[in-house]
Amino acid sequence: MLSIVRSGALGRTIHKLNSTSSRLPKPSCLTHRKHHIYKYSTMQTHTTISSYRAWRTSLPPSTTSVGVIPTMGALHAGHISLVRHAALENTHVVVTIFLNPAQFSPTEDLAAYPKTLPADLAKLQALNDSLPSDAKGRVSAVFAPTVGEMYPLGIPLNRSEQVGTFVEVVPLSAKLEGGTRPHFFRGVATVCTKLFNITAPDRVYFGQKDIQQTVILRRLLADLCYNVELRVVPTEREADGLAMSSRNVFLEGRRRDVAIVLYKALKAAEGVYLSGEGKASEMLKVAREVVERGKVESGGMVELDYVSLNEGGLLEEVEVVERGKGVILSAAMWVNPTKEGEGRVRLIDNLILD
Ligand SMILES: Nc1ncnc2c1ncn2[C@@H]1O[C@H](COP(=O)(O)OP(=O)(O)OP(=O)(O)O)[C@@H](O)[C@H]1O
Ligand SMILES: CC(C)(CO)[C@@H](O)C(=O)[O-]
Ligand code: BAL
Repeated sequence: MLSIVRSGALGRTIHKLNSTSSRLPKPSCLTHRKHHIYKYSTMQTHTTISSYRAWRTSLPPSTTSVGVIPTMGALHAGHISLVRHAALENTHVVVTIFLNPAQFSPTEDLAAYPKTLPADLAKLQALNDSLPSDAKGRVSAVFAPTVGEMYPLGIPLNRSEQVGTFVEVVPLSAKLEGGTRPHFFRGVATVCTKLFNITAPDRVYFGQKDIQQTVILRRLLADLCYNVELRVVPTEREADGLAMSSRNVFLEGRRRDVAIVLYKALKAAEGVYLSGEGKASEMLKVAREVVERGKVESGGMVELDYVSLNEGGLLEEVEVVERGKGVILSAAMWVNPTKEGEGRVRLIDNLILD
């Protein structure tokens, strides 16, 4: 049985799920409940802080380690890779699924963002079953709260109307992604602080695709004295190299084809580095040329936002890439709409040189 725990003691809430009163969409597999009894036997989905905490405090501290993977849902192989890494290192893995309004500006794609909770739960359970025998079943909880649970004072997208406590990591949050999305990392840092406080992890797992996010959250964990390790998991890619991303569902046909330009630009710049060139300006020039060519050839379907070579501490731009220093080559690009009803899609990606 899949237990979606909404409040109070586990037994009571499991009972609730089996009634028709659950507000959560039911995973389609529940209609074949008998067949899935074993499959769904280990994973609980909590939608309230209190029910999650009741479960978390019931775990024996001396033999438990909890790995947490914060996500916004619409799970793909990139997310699954994070969960798999966590399952190999912790006795319990918790996936949070929360589409966080605070990291979207009023003009961004919050409303269009894909929401696929039943499919997400099924993917996690399938992973649970496919883990090596000593790790099977370790994906023990999903925390999927409502917006009201996470922001009891409300969370208007317009920053000047927001009320309450927000967390900002300066000056990192104003750089790169923060240059174009000034609200973004304040929203991420705030929700992650809440999620860390609620889920009480020993380790947290984030993807390299969002590398600036990992730098900022590592800073946050250190500055706010959390006793939590942050792990960065390599980027999962499609066969042609496109970084997997929940927003890729917006890319069909020609938009999907042209999206690969971002990865090609990074690889071209990396090629310059690997050929022995150390000057950042030479690498960045080549990356810009690749995107520009893609733009011309596609009739203006893509637009480079930035490409940058920065060191991983304060994210300062570097002029020369020194070997062995681990410089981050990162870029962001827009894929423009091609027809009525489509929005602009923002893609980000990065490679680490050395
Ligand atoms: N391709 C990927 N490989 C590894 N980790 C990833 C990948 N894509 C996302 N992640 C990680 O999964 C976690 C949750 O990310 P999120 O739910 O925002 O998905 P996303 O695919 O990054 O979505 P978006 O399209 O909004 O960027 C983050 O730590 C993110 O870095
Ligand atoms: C970390 C995160 C889950 C916070 O909402 C989000 O920014 C993401 O998925 O990368
Ligand atoms: N993973 C990034 C989430 C966002 O773009 O809002």
